Amino acid sequence: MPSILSIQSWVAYGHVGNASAIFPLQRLGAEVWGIHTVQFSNHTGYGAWRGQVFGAELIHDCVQGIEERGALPRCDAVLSGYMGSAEIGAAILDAARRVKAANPAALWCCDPVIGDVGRGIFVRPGIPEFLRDEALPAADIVTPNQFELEWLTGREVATLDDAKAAVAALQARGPRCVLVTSLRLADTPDGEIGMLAGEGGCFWRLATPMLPLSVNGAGDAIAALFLFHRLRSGSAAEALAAAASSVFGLLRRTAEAGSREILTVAAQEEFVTPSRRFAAEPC
Ligand SMILES: Nc1ncnc2c1ncn2[C@@H]1O[C@H](COP(=O)(O)OP(=O)(O)O)[C@@H](O)[C@H]1O
Ligand SMILES: Cc1ncc(COP(=O)(O)O)c(C=O)c1O
Ligand SMILES: [Mg+2]
Repeated sequence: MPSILSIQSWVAYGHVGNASAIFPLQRLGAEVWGIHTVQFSNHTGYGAWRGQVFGAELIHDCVQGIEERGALPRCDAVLSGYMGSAEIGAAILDAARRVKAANPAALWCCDPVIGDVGRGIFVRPGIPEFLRDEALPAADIVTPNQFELEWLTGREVATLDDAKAAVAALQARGPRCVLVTSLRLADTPDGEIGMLAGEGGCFWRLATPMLPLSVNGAGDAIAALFLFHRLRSGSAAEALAAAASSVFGLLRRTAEAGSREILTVAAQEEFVTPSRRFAAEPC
């Protein structure tokens, strides 16, 4: 089972960031070393929240302490997400470099949390630029949504060909493996939501029914699950199918319950045995 260093936000109430990613990974058997970039009362999608963005020094210190335990050679991957400030980016980049120096086979999966269609950019100034200019070239896996893919590449993504070209443009700048979430393309049927994965010159896509809900934290769960299954199987197609199936089950249960927060705990069986399995198709 992998050991994963997960550096992202923490919320006391609800499930985004590490509070969306850590439990599913543990439920699947992974060892997770969680470092929090912020501690907020709740996610920012509510429009109001309390808490603190942590200093980059705290993140740096925690990584150093883990290093001093001699644990970094056993770290299989770094997972990063919501950062809170651009300075924290440098600490995450440093963590990824230290892990890779200790274990050259380790992967950095960077979820470039910038914003969303509709909400626009919801992170502090400097973070999008850091992700584009410094994180991308050093990451192995990136998991943008459609809005983030467009922002990172400066390309409009309206068709499948646009999406593939944008993924290839990202890969040319560093990450070998890309997962695009929440894809709505010209040929996406009404009532469906798509995903696209690219690795090694191949592409796979998958669509699920669109559920009547709008939640936060699904992207953080899917990045964690995609990383876990990519580590386990070595295959982006398998990782796409497994992660999408689990998140669909999680969100279906959430929609049925009419919950504003994803049911990470109540729907935990979906991480192990998804109630409905979707296949990834080459495209
Ligand atoms: N309303 C929905 N219906 C079905 N699936 C959804 C819905 N919202 C999110 N998802 C699933 O969760 C995945 C990640 O959510 P997304 O909103 O893209 O993440 P992010 O919050 O990072 O933008 C999507 O690719 C999709 O598979
Ligand atoms: C604190 C925090 N972390 C992470 C996220 C990212 O959530 P999502 O998975 O929906 O992109 C958000 C989004 O609102 C947030 O407020
Ligand atoms: Mg996201």
